[in-house]
Amino acid sequence: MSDLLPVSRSSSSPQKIGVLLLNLGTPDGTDYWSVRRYLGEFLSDPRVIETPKALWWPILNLFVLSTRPQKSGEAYSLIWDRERDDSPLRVITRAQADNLAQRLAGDGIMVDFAMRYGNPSTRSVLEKMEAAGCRRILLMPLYPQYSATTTATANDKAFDALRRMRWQPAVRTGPAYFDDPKYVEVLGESIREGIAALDFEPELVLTSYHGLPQSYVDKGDPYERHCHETTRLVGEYLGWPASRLKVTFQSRFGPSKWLSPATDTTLETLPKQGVKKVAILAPAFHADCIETLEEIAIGGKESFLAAGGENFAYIPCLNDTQASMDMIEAMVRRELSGWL
Ligand SMILES: C=CC1=C(C)c2cc3[nH]c(cc4nc(cc5[nH]c(cc1n2)c(C)c5CCC(=O)O)C(CCC(=O)O)=C4C)c(C)c3C=C
Ligand SMILES: [Fe+2]
Ligand SMILES: [Fe+2]
Repeated sequence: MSDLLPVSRSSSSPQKIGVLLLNLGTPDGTDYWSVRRYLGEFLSDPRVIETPKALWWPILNLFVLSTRPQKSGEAYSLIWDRERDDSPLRVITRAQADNLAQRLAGDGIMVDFAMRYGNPSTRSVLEKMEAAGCRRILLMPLYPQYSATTTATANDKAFDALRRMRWQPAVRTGPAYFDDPKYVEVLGESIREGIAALDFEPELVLTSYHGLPQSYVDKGDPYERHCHETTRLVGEYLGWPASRLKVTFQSRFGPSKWLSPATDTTLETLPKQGVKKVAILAPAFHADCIETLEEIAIGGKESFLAAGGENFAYIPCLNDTQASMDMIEAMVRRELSGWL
């Protein structure tokens, strides 16, 4: 217990509420070592890779981390925000936190963001909030669909930091919002507006969710069900027939069976089935990132067109648009009820 943090502020300082937006994480640069550091932390998380450590550690260190950082670094280079020299995921998450901070400033609420892997670390931001006098903290993982590999591990990391505090603040965690009517509405409107701006009419709209090993779902992770429910509700909101929207899963990693159908093989097969005009969005991500900007908007487009597709459009994530921030603000205010 001797390594508990000292209480760093006087007990008479005014009580504050902190709201901490949590996202996955991203490398600090596109070079081999930056990406290796980030992937090393990410892929050592037993919530993400459930293979027993004795088996996984040599595979990770001898094979994955010797080749993947180079390949991923090249992919990050294609989407890197050169103006800010930063990763889009961090730029957008910071913009969401700044925007929310302005909206909540009148209520004396401190808003910040942190990452599960990499920087800014969850621990450093929680310590900053604690030092600023936050006695109540709301953790908001920005994942619409719950998964142990994302939501739960983001909260775990926060509780690891809280474990080190002598005087812990009161803590709440925000729920997944895959079926929140406001999320469904904002997502539905983003599809409507995305399509209205196109010079073609998509025959099919793909909702491409980040994938997960099938075995995680078999053991009880509700993620797949949440994904299907989001797409069903959005279709209902838009008043579309179910056949106009299709659920797919992207970003397969490793040799095990992942959720299907896969986004990449679907995009390669659709033109042969006569579907040549598609729009695609990625509702599992509240902020655009390598998985949407490189894998879908660049790679997915290339493979669809190479397979005989004619028109392809990527509809961006909700990011920090006004509608998205209205929704985040509403969710946060709801979760703060009784504290405000
Ligand atoms: C077993 C591996 C992985 C699981 C399970 C997984 C689940 C999962 N991930 C997200 C969201 C994001 N993943 C991102 C990147 C990313 N994901 C994996 C692997 C698994 N993800 C890897 C190896 C990577 C790194 C990129 C690469 O090398 O290809 C990101 C983007 C980060 C960025 O910097 O832009 C996000 C966001 C969800 C929602 C999810 C399960 C539901
Ligand atoms: Fe991922
Ligand atoms: Fe990917």
